[in-house]
Amino acid sequence: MWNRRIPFKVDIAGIIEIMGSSLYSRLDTPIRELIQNSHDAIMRRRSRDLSFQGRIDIVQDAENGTITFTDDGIGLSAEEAESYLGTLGIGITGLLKGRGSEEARQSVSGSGDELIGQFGIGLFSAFMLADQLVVESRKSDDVEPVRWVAGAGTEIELSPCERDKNGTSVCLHLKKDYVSFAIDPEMLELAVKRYADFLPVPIFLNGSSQRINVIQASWFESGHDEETIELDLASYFEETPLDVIPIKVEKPVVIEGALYISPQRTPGFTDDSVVAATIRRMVISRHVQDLLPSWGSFLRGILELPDCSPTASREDLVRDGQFARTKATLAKIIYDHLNELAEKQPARLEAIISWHRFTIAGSALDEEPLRQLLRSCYRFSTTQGDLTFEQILERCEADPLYESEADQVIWYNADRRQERYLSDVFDGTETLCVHALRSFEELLLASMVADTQESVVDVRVASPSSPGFDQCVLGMSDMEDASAEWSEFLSGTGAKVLWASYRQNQPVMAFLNERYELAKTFEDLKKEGEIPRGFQRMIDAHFENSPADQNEVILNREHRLVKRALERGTRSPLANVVRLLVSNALHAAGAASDRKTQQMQSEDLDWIAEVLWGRDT
Ligand SMILES: Nc1ncnc2c1ncn2[C@@H]1O[C@H](COP(=O)(O)OP(=O)(O)OP(=O)(O)O)[C@@H](O)[C@H]1O
Repeated sequence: MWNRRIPFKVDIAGIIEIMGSSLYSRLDTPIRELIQNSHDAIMRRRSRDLSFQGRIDIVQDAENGTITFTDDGIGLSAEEAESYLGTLGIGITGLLKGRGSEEARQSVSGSGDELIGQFGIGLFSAFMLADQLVVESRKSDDVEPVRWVAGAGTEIELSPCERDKNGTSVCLHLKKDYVSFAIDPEMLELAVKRYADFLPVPIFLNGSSQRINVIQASWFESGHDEETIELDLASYFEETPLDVIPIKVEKPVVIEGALYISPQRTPGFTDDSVVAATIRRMVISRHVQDLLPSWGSFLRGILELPDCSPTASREDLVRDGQFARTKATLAKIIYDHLNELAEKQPARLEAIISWHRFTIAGSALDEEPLRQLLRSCYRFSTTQGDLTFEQILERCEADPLYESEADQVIWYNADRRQERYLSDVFDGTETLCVHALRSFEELLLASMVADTQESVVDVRVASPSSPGFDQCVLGMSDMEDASAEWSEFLSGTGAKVLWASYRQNQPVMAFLNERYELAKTFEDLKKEGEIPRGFQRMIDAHFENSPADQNEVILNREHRLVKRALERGTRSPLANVVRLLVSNALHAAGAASDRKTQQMQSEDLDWIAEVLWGRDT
């Protein structure tokens, strides 16, 4: 039996390798981490001396291949340097934020509220770029300055040093491959701006008297009017907001900053929001996923989220309860804002919604509150002009002569090719027809109808097979399916055949059915496996309750020629004339004619010519 106690070993070089290859996605991460350490040191000093400003200086030395980060923050004693600089996973910042053992926490004093660091690993990231780190620090006049030198995987050297100012310098001796960081000021400036543009501590590069993180971030500060915030957002994001939503809430989570409605029309179904998140003003991510409602892809902005936790790489937020609360709070803020606009500036909201109609109206299919909003500000094109759903409802009283089940009937057409034709048909009536021509509008209309509690509303396709269309809209009577003989004879036209009596002097009326065309297109696409992902759900919903229909034609039994043809039957040459009229009516309405139909037409014509003039010899 033997028993041995061995220290837990950590392969530092291995950890650094993991940091570079798996933890951090960017090579300039160490720059962010070192700025952050300096910031925390300055904040700790500020908490003792409220008037203290502090500054961070970054100096490149091309000759020696170094970059040095200097701050005038709280500094480190020799003991602190020994305990915290070289210990992975522990730092004073973390202890002040309640991490580590009870005993260790007792040894530090102060508040962690304003600090960014917490994991105790950031300093090590410097080894991604450097093979040696030299830290020099002076805590105060009466504490001896300390020098701490470490190479990746070697022992740490601690010694006294000369230093006349309080604060800390961290010098990176860059690896050969990365000396460009010591040579190229632009590269460094870009990295600083990427992460620290909003940091409330000035950062100076190579002794310049101009700070490099100077961004105007009025959205984080109180007391600015909306116009200033709008201008700052415009200059930061390089686009003009259509509307700004300034945000400042304390409960249930703290959120500060601003969202805005972008003029960029994001293609329909992306969920790629462009919201940047900062924690204590350090940029965590410029593209936080899933923070805004899925329908909000046209929203952009920048938010300070001090209650959210960064991941260890500090490149994203942890998806925990606080994140969920933040998300729910933001959704409510956005809705409240839009509802307020609807009340106070309806024209503005209408313009915004019209601009982003594909995203907004498409998303409203799944989002009841959004639909409620759209009822009074999304305009459908109708045969009586562009109208909102509320206005359509007002004008769509059901015809009491024919309707006992519905209080209101909304007719709609989903086929662009029939827009003009149906406008003519409806023109002579009191009734209106909605042209739900955009792919999602038919569903949007239907779901708005389903949301309507106050009255029984029926939404019907403006097509002869819809109940009441023949009588209420077309003014026809006795419409019924054509006989089997005639249906069979006309089957080559691909349309369902009906007949009815109507007074207009038209032998045939044709109605196209977009669903039929759509169904064919989607079937073809499906066979090729090319359905775009976001569309599949919509297509399924579209066809689920409404089986694909056919184009329809109505023969006018009152028309002299049709009447005669029907009397004589399908063997008479007049039947071929009717068949020609049917395919022409379909063609005029916009139906595509295939080779088979064209062949049939030409045979019909030949046969009629032969009957009239005899066979050519
Ligand atoms: N410039 C500095 N001035 C004073 N103390 C510093 C400085 N840089 C580092 N330290 C000390 O070293 C500790 C470890 O730093 P490190 O960057 O590894 O982790 P951290 O900042 O605590 O946490 P994180 O990994 O989340 O950034 C810090 O907690 C702090 O106590």
